[in-house]
Amino acid sequence: MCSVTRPYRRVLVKLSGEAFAAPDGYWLSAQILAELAADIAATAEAGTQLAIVIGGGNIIRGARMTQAGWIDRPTADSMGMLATVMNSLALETALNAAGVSARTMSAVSMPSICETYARQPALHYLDRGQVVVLAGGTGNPFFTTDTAAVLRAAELRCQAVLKATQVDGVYSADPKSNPGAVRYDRLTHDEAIQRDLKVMDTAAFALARESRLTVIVGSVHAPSSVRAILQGGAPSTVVAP
Ligand SMILES: Nc1ncnc2c1ncn2[C@@H]1O[C@H](COP(=O)(O)OP(=O)(O)OP(=O)(O)O)[C@@H](O)[C@H]1O
Ligand SMILES: O=c1ccn([C@@H]2O[C@H](COP(=O)(O)O)[C@@H](O)[C@H]2O)c(=O)[nH]1
Repeated sequence: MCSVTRPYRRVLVKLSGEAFAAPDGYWLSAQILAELAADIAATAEAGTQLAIVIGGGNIIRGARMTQAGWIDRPTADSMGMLATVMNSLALETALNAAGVSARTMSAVSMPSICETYARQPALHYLDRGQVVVLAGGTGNPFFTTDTAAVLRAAELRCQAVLKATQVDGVYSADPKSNPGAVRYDRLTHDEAIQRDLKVMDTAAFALARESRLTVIVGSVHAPSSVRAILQGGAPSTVVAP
């Protein structure tokens, strides 16, 4: 565990969609949502500007859905992007209830539901200390919310992407299927790509490398995970140039 304080001014947090799911398998747990919102609210109140991207893994993953053979990938991916809008609206609601002003902006235009993503207004909201919840991924099929997270982080001049996921860092192999896998404290983007470490897709790591953007991977299940990981008080892996 790293004890060094990491004073990031603006961070994009990529939250696992799977983390929203209730223990009984229902797609959304109000209790988990409230805990995540309290953690994000405390981080924002401590002075870190936050943009959030949420996955859709608690509802749909397009590539997996396509394997069943009855639906094409672009349609399944459109459903996946819509799933991230549902998760984003849920988080926006929970953040507002936790006392933090949050706005959902979607890459897929749906003006009767939420604002359409545009860079300048998003920067303005971040400057004002509002939490910006970025829904709809990149707005394009064949991508993931990890790529969307890195893309928006680069556009919005974030200093780091925090991927808060099911595992507490990047391992030498998937720790869920390889109990002997070893967690790295630090890696370069090149090492993550060359070793084919699948905690994020290669497109996301490649864009982070090109943008010289630090990616931090930690567990969304740690207590007050976002704040703890950003402050170096919970295990994580830092992927940096
Ligand atoms: N080398 C590795 N190190 C760490 N995790 C790995 C590695 N290879 C594969 N993984 C897996 O990657 C998963 C995280 O990526 P995944 O895209 O599934 O989650 P997510 O983006 O957090 O979820 P969601 O799609 O719900 O938003 C981990 O749960 C882990 O099992
Ligand atoms: O830019 C994007 C982002 C996401 N999708 C689709 O949504 C699901 C859910 O996102 P995850 O990153 O897997 O949690 C994804 O599987 C894609 O089907 C997309 O098409 N484009």
